[in-house]
Amino acid sequence: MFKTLDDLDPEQCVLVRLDLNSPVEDGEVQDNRRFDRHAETVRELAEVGHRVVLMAHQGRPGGDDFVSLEQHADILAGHIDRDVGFVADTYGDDATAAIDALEAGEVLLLENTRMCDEELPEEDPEVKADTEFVRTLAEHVDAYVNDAYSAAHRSHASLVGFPLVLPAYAGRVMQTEYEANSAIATREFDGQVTMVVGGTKATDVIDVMNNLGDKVDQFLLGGIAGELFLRAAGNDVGFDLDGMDFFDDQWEANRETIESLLDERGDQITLAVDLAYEDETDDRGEIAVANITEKDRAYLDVGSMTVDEYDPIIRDSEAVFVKGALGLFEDERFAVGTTGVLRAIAETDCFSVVGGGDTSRAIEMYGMDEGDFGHVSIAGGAYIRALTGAPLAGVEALKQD
Ligand SMILES: Nc1ncnc2c1ncn2[C@@H]1O[C@H](COP(=O)(O)OP(=O)(O)O)[C@@H](O)[C@H]1O
Ligand SMILES: O=C(OP(=O)(O)O)[C@H](O)COP(=O)(O)O
Repeated sequence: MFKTLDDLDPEQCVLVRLDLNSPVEDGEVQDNRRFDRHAETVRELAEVGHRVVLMAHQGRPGGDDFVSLEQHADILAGHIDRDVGFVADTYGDDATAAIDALEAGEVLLLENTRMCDEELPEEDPEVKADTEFVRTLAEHVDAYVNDAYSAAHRSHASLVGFPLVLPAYAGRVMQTEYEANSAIATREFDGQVTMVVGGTKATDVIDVMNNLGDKVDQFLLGGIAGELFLRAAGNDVGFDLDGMDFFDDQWEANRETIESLLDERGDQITLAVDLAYEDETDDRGEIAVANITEKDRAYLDVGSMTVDEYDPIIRDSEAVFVKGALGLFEDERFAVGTTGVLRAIAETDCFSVVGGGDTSRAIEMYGMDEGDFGHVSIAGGAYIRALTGAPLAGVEALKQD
C-alpha cells in the first residue's frame, strides 16, 4: 500500500500533484468540486507548516480549454482561505526561484504541467523520472504527494516520475477515491451488489459490465447504454434519429458484447420497461417499451414504471455503484430516472459510490446531500478503470515507493 500524509515528516517542502482540470467557458475556468476536494489536502499541509508547491494540468495541447492555471490559483485560494501564489512557469528559473522563496505555510501553484514538453506523452515511470522536468523540481523539494486520483490512469511525468526520485505519499483525495472506487473489485459484500449503468459513453460502461459480471448481482440500465441493450433485445429503440450520433457507432462497436451479455447474464441485467420523450406540447411523455413499434423518437429518460422497478432493488442492496445518468437530467423533465435512483440510494444505508463528473452533478442540481452517499467520485476515466480492477499508473507508482 502507499504512504499517506500521516507518514510525512514535519516542515517539508512538498510538491503536490492535484487534478484541477475543469470546464472552461468563454475562457473562464469554472469552479467545481475538484477544487473543493483538493482544498482539504492543501489546507492540511499548509496548516501544519509545510511549504506547499502545487502542480496540475488543464486541458490538452491544442484544445480550447488548454489554458494557464492563473485563474485556478484564485479559485483554489477561495476554497482554502489563504493566498495561493502563481508562477507562469513549470520548472524553469522562475519556478525554482519561487519555490526556494516559500515560507512555512505558504502555497504556490506552478503553471499547467502540460505546457512542459516532457509531461506528455505516456511513458514508463523510469523514463519520466529521468526527464529534466522531474529532476529539476525534485532538487528543490523534499517530498512528493499525489492527490490527483482522477488523472492517475495517465503515465505522465508529474504523476509517475516523481515517486521514483522523492519520498512519495498519497493525498487525502487519492486515499479516499482509491479506497471507495476499488471496493467493487476488492471487497466482499454480504448482500446484493447493484450497479446502475447509464450515460452516453456506452462503450465504456459495457466494458465495465463485461468485466464485472462476477462481482455485481444486478445491473440496472438506462441512458444510451440501456437503449442499446433494449435494441439488442429486439425493441425499436437505440437508433440514431436525424441529427443524433449517440448510437450507431457504439452499436457497431458493442453489438456482439451486448448480445453475449444478454445471452449469458440476462438474469443479472434489468432493462427499462418504459421510456420518456418530449411530446408535441413539449411536455414529458412516457411509453411502455412493449408498445414501441416504430423507431421515430429520441428517448431522453427511463419512465416512471422503470423507476418503480429499480427502487426496491436498490433498497435491498448492500452496495450500489452508479456509472452514468439514466436520462438527460440537466433538463428537469428528464431527470426522473436519475434522481429516482439517487434518492433511493440516499435514503438507504447501503455502501454507495456515485462516479462520473456529469452524473454526480445531479446530486447538487436536485438538492440532494452529498453526505447521504458513501462516496461521490470526482473521477471519470480513472473511476471506470478502478471499477474493472485495472491498475492506475499513478497509484502503482506511489505503491512502489
Ligand atoms: N437518453 C439520453 N439521451 C441523451 N443524453 C443522455 C441520455 N441519458 C443520459 N444522458 C446524458 O448522459 C450524461 C452523463 O453521461 P456520461 O458522460 O456517460 O457519464 P458521466 O459524465 O457521469 O461519466 C448526462 O449529462 C446526461 O444528460
Ligand atoms: O478530467 C480528467 O479525466 P476525466 O474526464 O476522465 O474525469 C483528468 O483530468 C484527466 O484528463 P485527460 O483525460 O485529459 O488526461
